[in-house]
Amino acid sequence: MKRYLILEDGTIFNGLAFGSQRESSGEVVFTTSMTGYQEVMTDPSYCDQIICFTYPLVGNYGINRSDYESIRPATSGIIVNEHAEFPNHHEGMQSLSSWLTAKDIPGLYGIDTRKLTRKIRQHGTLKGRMTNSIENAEEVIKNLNAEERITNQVTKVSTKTPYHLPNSGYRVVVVDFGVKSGMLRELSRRLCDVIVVPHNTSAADIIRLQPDGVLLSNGPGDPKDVHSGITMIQELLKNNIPILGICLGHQLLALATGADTEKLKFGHRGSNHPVKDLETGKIALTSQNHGYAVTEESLKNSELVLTHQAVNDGTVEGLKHKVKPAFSIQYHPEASPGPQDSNPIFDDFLNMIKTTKKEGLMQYA
Ligand SMILES: NC(=O)CC[C@H](N)C(=O)O
Repeated sequence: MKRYLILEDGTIFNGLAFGSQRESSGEVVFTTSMTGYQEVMTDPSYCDQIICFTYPLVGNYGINRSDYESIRPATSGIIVNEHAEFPNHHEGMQSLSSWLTAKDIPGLYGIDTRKLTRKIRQHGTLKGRMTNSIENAEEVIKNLNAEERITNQVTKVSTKTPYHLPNSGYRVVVVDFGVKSGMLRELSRRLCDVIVVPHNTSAADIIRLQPDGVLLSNGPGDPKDVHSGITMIQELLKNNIPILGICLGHQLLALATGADTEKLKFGHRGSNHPVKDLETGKIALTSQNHGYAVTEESLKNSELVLTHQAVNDGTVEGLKHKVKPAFSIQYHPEASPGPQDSNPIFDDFLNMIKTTKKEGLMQYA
């Protein structure tokens, strides 16, 4: 069956359908990850986005049990050059195509994904619609141009109720703006007593849980939409609760302390983004998925110090609070998918908790 990608600028890509037959719209973004398609597709930060994989063959090890970052994929659609119909891996349980059908996610294959990627790099991310016919293309283009920006995706992917992953170590409250399970795995691996709470939980309710630290998770959309998160963080900072912000969590920490964010032209998505640690001068290869970034210029209005910077485009990748126990990074230390170079960030967080507890600075402690 034929399938098309119609972009807001009028471009039409002709390809073939796989996965769900449904039509769908979203912001078209590309990822350069060569492996880890299951983690990418189930990362809630891709909510309402159509993901184009630049790697030419996707799906060759199938879909397995262990690579889920969330159980319900939030992506609007998948674009690949070629997908493997007959995957082969000892953990593989089904093909990409049958999984997309089961999860009702439309797929498009057989288009020149390099051409699409070059277009996005030149023009910036574009809105698009995956359709089964081009009869109404003009109307689709008109609608894409008329559509309002998609907002408040965090509310779609965050948990509705709190849940507990009991353990014997530090109590870490994870604010779920669209959390990847990799972050929970890294905390549990370090014996943390994890409580995951909805995105709009108040600081008072979080403090009532007597956390040793708070992790602000990743999540979809524009950080400026997440108003309740920003005020909650300001209260946590007042109470000297140790905070680690990851990706959206990093952007929210910045907004909460007076810095600003902006939308990048086409974002950073992939497993090979070099980041420089400005304290040690070391460069790590990192896993990334973001379309917004904290503006360096705005840091002078905040009490944050720049700690990490992207090697490719110099954008802000890490921040530290001057006086409060809080730091954040724009990339993904849990990887999933991607290199493990930054995994010790979780140990840095636990060390910060240890020091803060020793100093007895937390208000409620
Ligand atoms: N992975 C994330 O947390 C992404 C953060 C934010 N939605 C962005 O696109 O920049």
